[in-house]
Amino acid sequence: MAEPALALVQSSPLPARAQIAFDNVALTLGGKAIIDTISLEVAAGEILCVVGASGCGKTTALRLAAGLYQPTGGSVRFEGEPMRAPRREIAVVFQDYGKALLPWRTAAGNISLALETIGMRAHQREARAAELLAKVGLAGHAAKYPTEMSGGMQQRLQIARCLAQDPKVLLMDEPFGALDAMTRQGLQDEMLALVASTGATVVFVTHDLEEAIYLGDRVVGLLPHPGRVGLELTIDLPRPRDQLATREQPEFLRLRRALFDFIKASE
Ligand SMILES: Nc1ncnc2c1ncn2[C@@H]1O[C@H](COP(=O)(O)OP(=O)(O)OP(=O)(O)O)[C@@H](O)[C@H]1O
Repeated sequence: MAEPALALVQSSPLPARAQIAFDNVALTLGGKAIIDTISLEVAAGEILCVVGASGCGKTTALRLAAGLYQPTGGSVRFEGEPMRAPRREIAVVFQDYGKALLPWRTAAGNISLALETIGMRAHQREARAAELLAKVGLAGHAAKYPTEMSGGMQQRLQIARCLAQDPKVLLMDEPFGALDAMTRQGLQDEMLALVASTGATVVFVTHDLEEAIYLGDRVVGLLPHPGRVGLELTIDLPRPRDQLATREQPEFLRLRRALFDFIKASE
């Protein structure tokens, strides 16, 4: 598929707080307007969740943020610089962990490869891989192959592999979508703790409206055909969040209702 040409970059200065900035971004693929027009800023350390009806352009927006697509209009910038290609500071976590991991490498081997890619010397890799596995709750599973692990463990491994590149930003595309409800809630909390300890920025795409509210500092709802921002909610729920207490708060229920109504109206 031909990559659309890089659009002209506007010269206006960005507010200091924007780490990722979509500035009037449009994207046409195969003659079809997929995104038109998105202006959005993500602050360093923020957790921004993106929801929207199926096919509204969530994955496409994430691919634009990752530098995997170039906009056909407007600009996508990272720390003020146009995103011309994927960058090491920005890691992408996919829903399909099975495809993201190398089945012929152990857990440690999968992470080691990522460490090799960033140029870490061989003698340092083993210790760093063990550290990263411990960070995602997989200490003691270093010698296992992905097929010997549960879905939740494989997704943790994918996250550890992304952390190996020491990213400033995690772009997550329905990362827990294939997991059962209990595993999913456990991973939500582990992710929040990890992010709090690393200070990474997160853009998190999900179909699960409650997940978006539970995790986010902000939730953006996209409208379809073409994909554009239709709703922006600030999530003023206290942190650390708690699977029971947070979800029972009247404010959580109010936000859930607002998002539900938005999605229903946009379908
Ligand atoms: N390479 C492409 N060429 C043409 N159209 C595309 C391409 N990639 C995506 N699309 C179309 O763009 C629209 C948005 O797709 P995208 O996958 O971003 O939506 P989504 O919101 O992530 O969907 P879902 O929630 O179902 O995962 C869809 O209509 C899709 O068919």
